[in-house]
Amino acid sequence: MGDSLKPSSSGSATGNPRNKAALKPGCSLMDWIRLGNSGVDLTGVNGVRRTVSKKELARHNKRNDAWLAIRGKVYNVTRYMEFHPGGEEELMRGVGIDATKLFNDVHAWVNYESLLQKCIVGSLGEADTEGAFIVPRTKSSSKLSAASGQNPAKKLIEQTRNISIATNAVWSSSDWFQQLTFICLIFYLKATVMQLHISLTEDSNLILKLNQALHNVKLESTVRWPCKVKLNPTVGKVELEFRKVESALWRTFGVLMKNVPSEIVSSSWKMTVIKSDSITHDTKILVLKYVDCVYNYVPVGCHVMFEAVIDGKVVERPYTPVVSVHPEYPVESSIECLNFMIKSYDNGLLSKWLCSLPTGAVVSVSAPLCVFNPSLLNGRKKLVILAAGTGITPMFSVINWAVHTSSQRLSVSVIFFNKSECDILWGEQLNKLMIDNERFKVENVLSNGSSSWTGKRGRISVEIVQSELPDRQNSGEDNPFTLICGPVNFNQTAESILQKLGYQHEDYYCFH
Ligand code: HEM
Repeated sequence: MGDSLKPSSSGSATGNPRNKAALKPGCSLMDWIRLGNSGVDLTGVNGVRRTVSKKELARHNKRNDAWLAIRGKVYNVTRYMEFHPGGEEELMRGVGIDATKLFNDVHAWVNYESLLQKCIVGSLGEADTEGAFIVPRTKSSSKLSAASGQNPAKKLIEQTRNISIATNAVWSSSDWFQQLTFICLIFYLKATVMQLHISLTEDSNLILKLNQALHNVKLESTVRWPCKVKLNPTVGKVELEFRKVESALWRTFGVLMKNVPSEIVSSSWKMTVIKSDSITHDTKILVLKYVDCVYNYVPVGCHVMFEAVIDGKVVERPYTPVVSVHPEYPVESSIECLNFMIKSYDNGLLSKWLCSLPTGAVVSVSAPLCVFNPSLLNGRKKLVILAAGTGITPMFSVINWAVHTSSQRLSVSVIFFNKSECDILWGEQLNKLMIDNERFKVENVLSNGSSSWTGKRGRISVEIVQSELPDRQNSGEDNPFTLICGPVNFNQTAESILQKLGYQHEDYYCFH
């Protein structure tokens, strides 16, 4: 997503149109972010954090005085009411109470911490919150394990020991094992991985955030950064492998600290530009690397916010990190880096600034924000993507997931709208994917193609969309799902075409 796009707030977490709320103009996600940055006190307590008892929380249960608690933190959601995509009535269900379970039942993947970062009143003071801190188990097993990667010739000793299992922990089980040169921590979560943050401090403190639950492991000894991250989000398995600074067997993995304060994880990080390459006349690929030892998993279709002070103004914009969709066109894949496709718009303060950054420059990037969930595609056989210009950027991770990772064997058809040949982003890569993968297809449509352009011409229309998306009632076995992303007018036209063709809200999702 680039700064030509003005996000508003349609789109549904579950695809269930009954749950969708029509938000008033001026109440989009971007409007909310703007309000948060305007300096207005959203906490209602002048930003002075305090401990809130359950009794006090219960008193703030009105629409014009609404507090709720999630995972031990109390938020003032009074101002968020009209911005909540699920509507005021729904949000009111969680007001005045510890809403952790309710929130998780509805949309555990929503990054409430980023959205409500300016609304924190304090922490919930009573011990009976539903947080997920860890109680180390007294019983532990130690056994020889046949994990991969060991060299029997070296007779390396390996130990496996259960770290801990707490009743409310975010993981259902966890293991660790080691060889002389590395240590591996494995977590089996109870749910799809939607959030994974890792940071390593100089004094060997490993901060882990797994689906909103925070853990702090004081490692037995020093390790190198970066670690290796193996992630199977749908199965809920997270594997972290750290190289030891000194070859030695550790007595234990370290100590698991309890009651980790959530302030320990920042909501934005500094990243350095390590590469800035032009890919078209006005678009660059920017490779950014975290300054500190930090890793943030960005789930499919999720974005981050860039923040910068330009000409004395604070500017924020969402950008979706891009991934390569064909192995012949690799992008930087180190866990320390994120790749962004930035188009420089004439009137785009931030995009122009980002495109002008030299290597070594530092930018501020937020934690990933997720409003799209690939589970919307469950049960579908075909994915149709309608993208215009930089609207293709959030689609790369979706295409990569749908074609290479998902077990659903979806067929994917992209209709990609641009002005002229030179505007087609990663056109060669998409074409190569089409040649190599029979389940993937891309059609480029140009509004102002050169005289030698032999492909389709025009703008988004019923006829063009119909070439991939028949009337809903004739779609038969295909059961297609559509993703839309482009400038505001494009999105509106695409949605109205889909509705004309008989598609319902649960049949499409619009990235704004
Ligand atoms: C605790 C009480 C809450 C309830 C009962 C609730 C309920 C809902 C419902 C029913 C939806 C619509 C789902 C759909 O379209 O399928 C929704 C969407 C949403 N809610 Fe909440 N919500 C709650 C709290 C929150 C909070 C605290 C936040 C964050 C600050 C939040 C952020 C969102 C977002 C971003 C969406 C849109 C998700 C998407 O499009 O995928 N909600 N909520």
